[in-house]
Amino acid sequence: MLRCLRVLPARVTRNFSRCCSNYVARMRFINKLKEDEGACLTALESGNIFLYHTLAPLLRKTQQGVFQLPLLPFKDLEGILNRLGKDGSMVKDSVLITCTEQNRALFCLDVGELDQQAVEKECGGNFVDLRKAFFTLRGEEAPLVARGQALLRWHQGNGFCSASGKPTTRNQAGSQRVCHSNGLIYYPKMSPVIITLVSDGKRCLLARQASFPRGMFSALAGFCDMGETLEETLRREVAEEVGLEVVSVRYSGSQHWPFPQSSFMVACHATVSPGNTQVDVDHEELEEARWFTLEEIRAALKLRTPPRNPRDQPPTIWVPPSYAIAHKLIREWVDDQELHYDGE
Ligand SMILES: NC(=O)C1=CN([C@@H]2O[C@H](COP(=O)(O)OP(=O)(O)OC[C@H]3O[C@@H](n4cnc5c(N)ncnc54)[C@H](OP(=O)(O)O)[C@@H]3O)[C@@H](O)[C@H]2O)C=CC1
Ligand SMILES: [Mg+2]
Repeated sequence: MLRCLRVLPARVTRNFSRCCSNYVARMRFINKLKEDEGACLTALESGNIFLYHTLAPLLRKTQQGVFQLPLLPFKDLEGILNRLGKDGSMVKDSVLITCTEQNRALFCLDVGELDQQAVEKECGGNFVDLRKAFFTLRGEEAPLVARGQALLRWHQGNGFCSASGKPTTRNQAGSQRVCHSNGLIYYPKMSPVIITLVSDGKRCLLARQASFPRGMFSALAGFCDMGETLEETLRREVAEEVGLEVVSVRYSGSQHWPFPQSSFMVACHATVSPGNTQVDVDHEELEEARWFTLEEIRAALKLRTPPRNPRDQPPTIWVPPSYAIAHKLIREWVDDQELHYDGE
């Protein structure tokens, strides 16, 4: 029976009071750029742009061997495009990403119609697949490239109205597309996904899909069905994938996840009662799912990801890297266990 299925707003107010006035001004500025075509164009002309080629972001390696996202001022990019035989005004197709704390707007542009190597040479960098770039960049840049790719992908896939079949046109910021034949407005879309770390009080449940890298286990995840609450999705996915019934839920956090396409991951901790822990894996969805002890999880968290021993038998167990919200759930579970049970 479902004893207490509830979502607690844990840790959500943290850090929000810091720099509030600056934050408010910045958010209002970004909102203005989405609504005011002229203001957005002015912000673009004094802003910075980062590039993609067929959705792969351009990265540059510093002398210290660190990968960075090169930011190109409007005029520099216009010049580069002109030198490559393209009309420099193509820069105006850039899509707004965000603003820096100094209210400098950040945009992105896909130059997939240009010769990749020629752009790389002009810009002093390389276009790198997002899966690699995402795990290579420093913390604050990884979500930016993911957001940029998601927006550019959305524009590339929404050039036509699904009702009229006519072309749609974008606003200057790229925050929406409109079909002028029927007035329909399209906004960038994410698919909501629940991800949950199930615990029986002493152990946590991790699973792997056959497509995961060897040895990697993660928390259970699943897409929300139309009309479901997050709690209903969580309960259904756990029942479907591992045959268990969840009795409590606690919210942890959320994350935009760019793979394979934009998902909005909502992360929760869940518990099953200690008498209801027999796992019954749906092998259509998962290759394996099993309970892990605190010691096993501590050992997995100590490993670099992915570990270097590719052919060890049985495979070394490891968990998703720190950028993945699954990692945060697993760390929080370890912290809770250490706080409540360790040394018993
Ligand atoms: N950030 C993180 O820490 C983690 C992120 N994830 C992400 O969570 C997401 C969901 O996990 P997963 O276990 O695969 O989900 P599910 O368990 O829901 O299974 C995926 C299947 O659901 C169907 N499906 C239903 N709705 C959608 C939709 N909107 N988009 C795509 N497929 C849909 C598809 O089946 P069919 O093809 O038969 O239609 C798909 O193969 C993935 O994007 C994954 O990358 C997962 C683990 C960790
Ligand atoms: Mg799943």
